[in-house]
Amino acid sequence: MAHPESAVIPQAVGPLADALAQLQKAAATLEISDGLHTLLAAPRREMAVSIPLRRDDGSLALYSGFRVQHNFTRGPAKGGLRFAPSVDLDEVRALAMWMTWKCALVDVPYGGAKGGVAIDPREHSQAELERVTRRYTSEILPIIGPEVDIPAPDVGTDERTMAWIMDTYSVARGYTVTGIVTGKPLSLGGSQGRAMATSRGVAHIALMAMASRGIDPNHATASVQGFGKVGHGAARFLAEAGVKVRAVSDVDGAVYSHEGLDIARLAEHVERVGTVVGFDGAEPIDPASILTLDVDVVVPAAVEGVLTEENAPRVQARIVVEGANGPTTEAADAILKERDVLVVPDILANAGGVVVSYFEWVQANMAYQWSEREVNDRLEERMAKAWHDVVAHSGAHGMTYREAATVLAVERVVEAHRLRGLYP
Ligand SMILES: NC(=O)C1=CN([C@@H]2O[C@H](COP(=O)(O)OP(=O)(O)OC[C@H]3O[C@@H](n4cnc5c(N)ncnc54)[C@H](OP(=O)(O)O)[C@@H]3O)[C@@H](O)[C@H]2O)C=CC1
Ligand SMILES: O=C(O)CCC(=O)C(=O)O
Repeated sequence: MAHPESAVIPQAVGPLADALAQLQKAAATLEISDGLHTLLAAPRREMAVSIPLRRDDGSLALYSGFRVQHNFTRGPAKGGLRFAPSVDLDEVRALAMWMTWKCALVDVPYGGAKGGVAIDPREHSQAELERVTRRYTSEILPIIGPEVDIPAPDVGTDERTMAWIMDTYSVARGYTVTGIVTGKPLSLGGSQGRAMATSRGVAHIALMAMASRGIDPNHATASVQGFGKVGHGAARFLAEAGVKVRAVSDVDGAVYSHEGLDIARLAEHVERVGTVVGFDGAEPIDPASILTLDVDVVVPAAVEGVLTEENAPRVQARIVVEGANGPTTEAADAILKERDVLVVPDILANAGGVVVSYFEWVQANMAYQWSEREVNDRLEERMAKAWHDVVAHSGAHGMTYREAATVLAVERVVEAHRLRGLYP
């Protein structure tokens, strides 16, 4: 097969530019061919759909939805579904590519995918969200399946969304297909431990990172951006390990307590009023300061591109653990490296979710349920293995953890291509 003279890489800004730059570095390190680099920079398949919604008041609205399947070489594509107003095709492409590397790094037999609908779930009733989810599922139905592409929750979606997808897909097939999604409710074949798996993994990795820097959790402090599925659990597990979680934020604001927040009470407050703002066990702070507070560990657990050239020079923490996907821009990454701040990359730090999604899929395939203990033990084992792989590669080759993680992951995907005989 003829290779182009140099890799043909799409022009991009934002998260996709960051993802492509990370791939570019790994491709150079691994000396992969320009043809294969070109292939890995492009999604294998993508679908853009229009989703009409009959609103509760009778009016008609139209939303854009996407499903991007970046790679299938190691197995079915896998990745979450995001409902957020900022969703666009390039964001979903970046998130799909990161899923490919994440699945390879923790060695689950999947490629990468991601989906998104450009909608603000906070502006819609449950009935409207159900109609949007079912219509989106019907549109992408030809390209998903338990052996093709398996969605899961991400920002703005949850186990209820997964139940609607499972039902819509199953009705179309004429029988119940539990393996079509992960992150389902337990009573529909979900796995013990999936709901907290991402945050459990984030906390586990954060504690290993602290140990590697000689930081005792009982004398450590942290701040967490985002108090959703990932941020809330990460704050909770860190607090349970003795860390004072001094600040958390959400879209509406941020709260701070020098002595450490009572995460269980804060969660009750959020359950009641829908935001961390107004919590009586803390004082309000500027949400923009959450990543630059005087703490040992910062956990961005909300959206991409929040650590930038502008705020990276002011980060005071010694460790950044990326609960979110893509929170650190390439420019910020270089500044943090220069300043010797340890950045534990997303594809390692937040991989606990997809690891337990894999366990959920395996359980669905076996029609058998593991105990929560079994799930959590296997999760910790996989996270610890991936952590040690990255630390060892970083040490051996003088790379940052992100560089090491990306190289290891891309190398595994390239190896799969080579063994399948597709590319030299
Ligand atoms: N869920 C999962 O299993 C996994 C998720 N991730 C990643 O983790 C991140 C969070 O996902 P998840 O917790 O599931 O999403 P959720 O929708 O459950 O929570 C997102 C949280 O982030 C907050 N948020 C959104 N935008 C901002 C912002 N600009 N500044 C501060 N806070 C903000 C939201 O606030 P509000 O509540 O006010 O809307 C909410 O608290 C994403 O990057 C996702 O891709 C990664 C691996 C797996
Ligand atoms: O659980 C999964 O399949 C994917 C979760 C996800 O979207 C992610 O890790 O970013």
